[in-house]
Amino acid sequence: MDPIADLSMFDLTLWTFVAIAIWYMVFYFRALLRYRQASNNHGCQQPPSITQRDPIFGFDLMLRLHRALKRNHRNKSIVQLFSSHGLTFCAPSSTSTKFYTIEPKNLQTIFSTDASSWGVEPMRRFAFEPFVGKGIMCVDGKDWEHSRTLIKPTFARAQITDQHLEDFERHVDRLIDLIPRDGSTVDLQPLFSRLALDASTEFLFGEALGALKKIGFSNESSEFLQAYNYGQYVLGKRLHLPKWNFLTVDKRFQRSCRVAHAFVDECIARTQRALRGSQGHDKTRERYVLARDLVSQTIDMKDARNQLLNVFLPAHEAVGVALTNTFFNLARNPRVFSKLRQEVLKAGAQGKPWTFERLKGIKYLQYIINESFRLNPSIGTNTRMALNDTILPTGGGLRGTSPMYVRKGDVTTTSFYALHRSKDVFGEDADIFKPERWEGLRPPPWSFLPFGGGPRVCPGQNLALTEISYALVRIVEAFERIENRDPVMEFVEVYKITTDSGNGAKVALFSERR
Ligand code: HEM
Repeated sequence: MDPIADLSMFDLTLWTFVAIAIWYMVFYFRALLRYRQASNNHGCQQPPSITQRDPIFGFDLMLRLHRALKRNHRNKSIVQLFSSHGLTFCAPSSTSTKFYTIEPKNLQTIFSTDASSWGVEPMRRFAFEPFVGKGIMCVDGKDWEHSRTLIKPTFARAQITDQHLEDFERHVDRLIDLIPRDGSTVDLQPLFSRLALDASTEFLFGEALGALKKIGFSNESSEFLQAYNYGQYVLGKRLHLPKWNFLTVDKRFQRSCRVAHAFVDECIARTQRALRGSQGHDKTRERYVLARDLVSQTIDMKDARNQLLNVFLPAHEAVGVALTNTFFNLARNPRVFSKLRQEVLKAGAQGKPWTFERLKGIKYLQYIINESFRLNPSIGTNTRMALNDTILPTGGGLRGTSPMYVRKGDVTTTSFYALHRSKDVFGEDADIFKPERWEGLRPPPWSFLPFGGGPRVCPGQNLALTEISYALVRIVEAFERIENRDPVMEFVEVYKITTDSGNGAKVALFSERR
């Protein structure tokens, strides 16, 4: 008698399930035992854990944050979690643990001293690669070093400051022309977004998109932008769904990839032609363009395209978002706008052109920018995955001071938004906009990180700060007074790669000069 032949289809399926469940449990308990042993050997303890109804997949927290995102208060929900659990907490599941930490010692470890143990590739590469290829935003290790080395020279401070300001000036002139001078209501958000687009396309591809020049410009009027926005939307979905292409790859996504690639390939070809034509010319007055530097450094044009598309991802929105958030705050604090105007007029009285150093010299301007980045950081959270078993120095145990053992595949999320609202660092009134708090304030290391930190710190930091400072200075020079025109006073967050203002920055600006 053949026992297998006697089994019904139902029995077979049942036994297969039982066998898989037993195999999984053996695997799970062995891994748990190994983890407990390693953790004990290093004196590590778990941090407080959030209460979960689903300990197997840990869906509770995911659902909670997803609901908060839909209601536009994801950052605020994370702050609430930190206030009820302390500076570090976790959400364990049967496969991995998600750590949430804003403990500066842990941030220093993740982003700097043990940065090689933490990466983004396992989370991002599958999602990003079909669209932006292999580049700085989605790789780790040697591939990341390659990307960072390729883009580094263009970003070097000396190259992008005053020379870059001369190019940026034209865009800001256009922006100011588009702001009504008679005090009628204007939403600055779409204007700042176009400014950021023009500046970033000029810096990366050598030619501005002309978003501020074209009347009625919208994302739909540029085929490249339309494709890029759709690609970025799909990329966001791919980050959260299982790694199966059929879930996200549709005809429109494939077409968006083709359009974006063709746009950048054409810009590379144009750069190559220009480079061949300019041999022997004086290069000292040339603008700094990432495409040109990449083409001169590498012969692999697909690599150059990938690097450009990767850098465009963080570059094209962040400055616009930061300026919108700053004006959101200025509109609600017209006293700060007036005080800044006085400081700017004083500093500008010599009539010399604005330079990086002169902008940096206006202390109150720097306080306003810091304060706005503190309260409304353009990038609200940052997530890294452990690439091997490692240890975080603090946050474990009942008192939250023991080290914590982290297994390969565990994930940490840092909320810059929550970090920047620490009452211990920024004072009891940390929730309000008060640029004066920066007078004499030097936040301890790793407690103010609008641009991240360590080897993966934002390479565009100086460029972005110069652009933000210059645009602010020019606007307060041109307008005497600001008025808020938004009936909703609180910041309604829209959470994308950046954290945008859901209600924009609706203001009225008044100028005597018509
Ligand atoms: C207000 C403006 C900006 C803010 C607040 C900002 C913020 C950040 C932050 C927090 C990171 C770190 C992400 C991480 O650790 O994974 C980052 C990375 C990056 N940013 Fe920015 N950024 C800004 C503007 C720019 C601009 C204008 C560019 C380019 C022109 C740029 C290019 C990059 C690149 C390429 C990375 C990846 C660096 C790496 O992984 O090595 N950013 N940015």
